[in-house]
Amino acid sequence: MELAGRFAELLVTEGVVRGLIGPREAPRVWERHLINCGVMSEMIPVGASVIDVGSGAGLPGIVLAVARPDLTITLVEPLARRTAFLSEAVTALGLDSTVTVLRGRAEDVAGGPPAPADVVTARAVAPLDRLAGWCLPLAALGGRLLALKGASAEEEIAEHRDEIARLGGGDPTVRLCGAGLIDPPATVVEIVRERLVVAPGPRSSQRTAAQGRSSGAAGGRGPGKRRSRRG
Ligand SMILES: C[S@@+](CC[C@H](N)C(=O)[O-])C[C@H]1O[C@@H](n2cnc3c(N)ncnc32)[C@H](O)[C@@H]1O
Repeated sequence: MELAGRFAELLVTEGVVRGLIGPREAPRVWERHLINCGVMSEMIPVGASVIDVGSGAGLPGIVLAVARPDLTITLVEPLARRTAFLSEAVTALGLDSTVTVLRGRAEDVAGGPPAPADVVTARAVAPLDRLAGWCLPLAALGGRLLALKGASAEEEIAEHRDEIARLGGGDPTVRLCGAGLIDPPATVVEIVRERLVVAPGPRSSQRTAAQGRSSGAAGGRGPGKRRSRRG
């Protein structure tokens, strides 16, 4: 809790000054951000490797690292000013031994380290179809995408179910995290990576492969082709 308090302090000071969270978030940083992210922890197995896509100011990645020192976590974030904050926060909180900050887009880091991960997390990054396209290639077969979503999770699933299946994901499941601790509980969409989707290229040429890994699978560009963006 002491470490979580220090992260909260960083968010409401440097995080606000640098425009990473809005000033109106400061008074509700615990309930709306830290606790809401922290309860995802109950869905992550002991000792798991985790990639947090689109970490922003470290949500949920740094919260999970604070709550769960058993996890190995990579924060993937394309914007430089956000990765600068993340790196500083990781060092300030003494999390360097379990957390790595990687500047890049999720779709560009697929096929190289730190993937494949046991769990890929994302909060407020993209609609489920795009998220599945970016995040499932970062998960090991049998690994999972955990997307923190709002009340419209079921509608999003209905809209994108077919595309998620085409991307190799299992049927998405809505999980409620923190029931009995927070009201309402956090809504997390869980998607297991059931199949490899091989071959980058046009959608019409994509095919699914039997269980097993192949290098550069899943249609991501290699890390060497990262685009840089101002941030
Ligand atoms: C609305 S913010 C959410 C940040 C944080 N997850 C949170 O809940 O506060 C979305 C974040 O996703 C990042 N992002 C956008 N596209 C991305 C991509 N293709 N790969 C990784 N991160 C991405 C943005 O730079 C931004 O930091």
